[in-house]
This record gives sequence, structure tokens and C-alpha cells, in this order.
Amino acid sequence: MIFETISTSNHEEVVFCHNKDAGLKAIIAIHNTVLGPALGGTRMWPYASEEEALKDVLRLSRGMTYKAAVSGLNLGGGKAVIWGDPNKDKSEALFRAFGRFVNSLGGRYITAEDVGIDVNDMEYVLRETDYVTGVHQVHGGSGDPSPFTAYGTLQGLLASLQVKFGDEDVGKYSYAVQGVGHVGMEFVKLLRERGAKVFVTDINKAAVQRAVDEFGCEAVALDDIYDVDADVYSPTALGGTINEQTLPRLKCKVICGAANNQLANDEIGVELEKRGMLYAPDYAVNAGGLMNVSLEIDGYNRERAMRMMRTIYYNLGRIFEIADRDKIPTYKAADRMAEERITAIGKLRLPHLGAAAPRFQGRRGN
Ligand SMILES: NC(=O)C1=CN([C@@H]2O[C@H](COP(=O)(O)OP(=O)(O)OC[C@H]3O[C@@H](n4cnc5c(N)ncnc54)[C@H](O)[C@@H]3O)[C@@H](O)[C@H]2O)C=CC1
Ligand SMILES: O=C(O)CCC(=O)C(=O)O
Repeated sequence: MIFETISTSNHEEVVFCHNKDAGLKAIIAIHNTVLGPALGGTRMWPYASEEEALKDVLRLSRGMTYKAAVSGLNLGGGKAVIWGDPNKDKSEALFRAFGRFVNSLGGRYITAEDVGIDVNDMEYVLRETDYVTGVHQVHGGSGDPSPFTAYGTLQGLLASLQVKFGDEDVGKYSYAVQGVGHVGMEFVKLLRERGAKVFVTDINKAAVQRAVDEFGCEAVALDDIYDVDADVYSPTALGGTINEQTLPRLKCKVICGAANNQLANDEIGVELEKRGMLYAPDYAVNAGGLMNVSLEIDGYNRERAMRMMRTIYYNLGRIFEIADRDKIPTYKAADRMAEERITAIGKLRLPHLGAAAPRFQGRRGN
């Protein structure tokens, strides 16, 4: 059953990590390393079952392959999940045990933050392996990638507004933002700074209150976010929120947010197209964090990172052009762009085997 699943999703390697003393149950999935080592964050979540955790890590790691490819990065796709409650189960031992597993892969997989994980957790991982990014600036790292992901999402939004409305006046439009965590809070701040009307929701009531008090957003109940009459829906929490149940409720003209795996399935992408809703493919929009942490490999440079964020605008423009040219939905255009690059470069290079391990210039003892 597991081999069948892995073979259907075309993964290279899936590692089940277990350490009883540390209470670690984690899965690292390496989807594809044709373009380079697999870089992708670690998610900590109280999954209902092992199947759910496996399904999540497989989808997320595949998405990373496409994200790196479409963004022009020399990176493959991988991701990890730790099965646990981020509010209760974190410890130094847990993250160090996890770090050892990451290290054992010799640089084929490089980790970073995702949902439920912050820069302090990566501090422990760094004690066990160099193959971690998004580490504190004191170590020569780039810190929390979320503000970059949010800024990159803004670039994707500008490209989307341009295509849909013919202008890039963020403040003229209204937004329904689902999830005000690390990325979402930064994103609503950027929207409000530009004068936009912003509706927010989150399961974390304190986060919603902060978005209201500090940034002047309007709170809506969790499920009501799908019914809000806003121009743009921004999924910035977990994946799969655009599905058969929510689609008929959405009134927006543009979908542009930072969450990974927003579409429940490909048919939803086709349906969005039919309904004239512009879908900005998630992995192209939310690549800012990946771009930012990837710069740690050669020596982090913030100015370079900010310049890279702008490429998201052009990547989205290219995706929309392909969709228009080939008369295909935007999700498919993004997939096509990514797959063409992997195929072309794959003909030139063999899969990354760890021989040319990432360097991590300028960090710690380097
Ligand atoms: N942190 C980063 O740089 C990147 C994050 N992403 C994606 O962006 C999304 C958000 O990531 P982060 O902000 O880092 O995570 P986070 O854990 O800081 O924030 C997620 C927020 O979503 C909320 N949430 C969970 N389920 C919800 C629901 N059903 N309805 C409303 N709110 C809900 C949580 O309470 C939390 O506040 C995730 O899908 C992640 O994979 C993608 C690229 C990079
Ligand atoms: O931004 C990060 O934490 C690394 C990249 C990543 O995991 C993602 O883009 O989902």
C-alpha cells in the first residue's frame, strides 16, 4: 500500500523517523532531486492518523518540486512532517532527534519552517545538522521566512490584479484572508498599509484579535470566510480549502494566497477557470520563503532576497500567458512550466546524490 502510494506520486524516497525517548514520529519525503537537493520546511501538526500525515507530506513535497522548478531555483522538492501538537509536544530532544534524521540524508534533504514550526525550533535542529535553513541571523541564517513569503505573495497578487482588472492598485480591492499566522499576519499588514479592506479569520482567536486591533482588519467567523463578498480570497492557513463544498460559495474574482495545496483536486482548478475566477497557482505565489532560505546555501544576502521576490511577479505573468496561449487553466500552466524545466534540465544532469553537498557558506564554523 505505501509503495503503491509512493510510486503513484513519483517520490524518490520516504523516510519514517522514530525516536521513542524523544517522542518523535516524523516522515521526510523527498519527491524529486533532478534540479538539486530537496529543500522544504517541516510541518508539525496533530494529524488524526498516520495515513493523514503521510498524505500531507507526499502532497507537500511534490508541491515543493514544482515550486522550486517554476521559480527557477536549483533545488528539488521535499518536505517533512512531525506528528504532534505544536502547543504541547515540542522539546529540545524532539527537534534534535529530528535533526539527526535530516543529517543522515547527507544533504539530499534540507529542512526549514512550515506550519507549527518557528525559528527557535530550527535552533535545535541546527545543533545536529547543517542541512537546515531559516535559522537565526546570529548564525548567519536568514531567520523566519514568513515575511518574505508574505511579500512574495504580494508580488503574485500584483500580477493577478494586473491580469484580472488591468491595474495593480491593491488598496482598491477587498480581501478575505483565511489564516493569520506567521505569513497571514504579515500579509494583512501589507494589504492594510496599501489601504485595502481586509476580512480575516483564524482558529486562533488571539491572532484574529491582533489583526483587528493592530491592523484594522474585520473579523469573520471561521466558516463565513467563504461567503464574504470580497474581490480576492487569500487562503493562508492549511490546504484543500477550495473544494466542491466551498467553490459554489466563493464570490471572489481572484484567488491568491500563501497556503500550500489550495485546490482539493485538479477538477477544482478546471471549474475555477470555467467560472472566470483567476487562480494564482499557490506554489508560484508562495515561493518567497523558499527563495529566501535557499540563499543561505551560498551565504545569505537580504538585498538579493528582496530582488528575488520580484521574480514572483514575472513568474506569475508567464504562467498567465501560458494559460492564455494554450487555453488551459492556470494550475495546469504552472505545472507545465515546472515540468518542462525539470525535463530539460534532467536531460543534462543526473539526480543529486549528495556528492556535491550544499555548502552553507558563512554560517557557524564555515
Ligand atoms: N512560513 C512560510 O514561509 C511559508 C508558508 N507556506 C504555507 O502558508 C500557510 C501558512 O503558513 P504559516 O503562516 O507559516 O503557518 P502558521 O502555523 O504560522 O499559521 C497558520 C495559521 O492558520 C490557522 N489555521 C489553521 N487551520 C485553520 C482553519 N481551518 N481556518 C482558519 N485558520 C486556520 C492557524 O491557527 C494559524 O494561525 C501554510 O499552508 C504553509 O504551508 C508556504 C510557503 C512558505
Ligand atoms: O519557507 C519555508 O519555510 C521553506 C519553503 C517551504 O517549506 C515552503 O515553501 O512551503
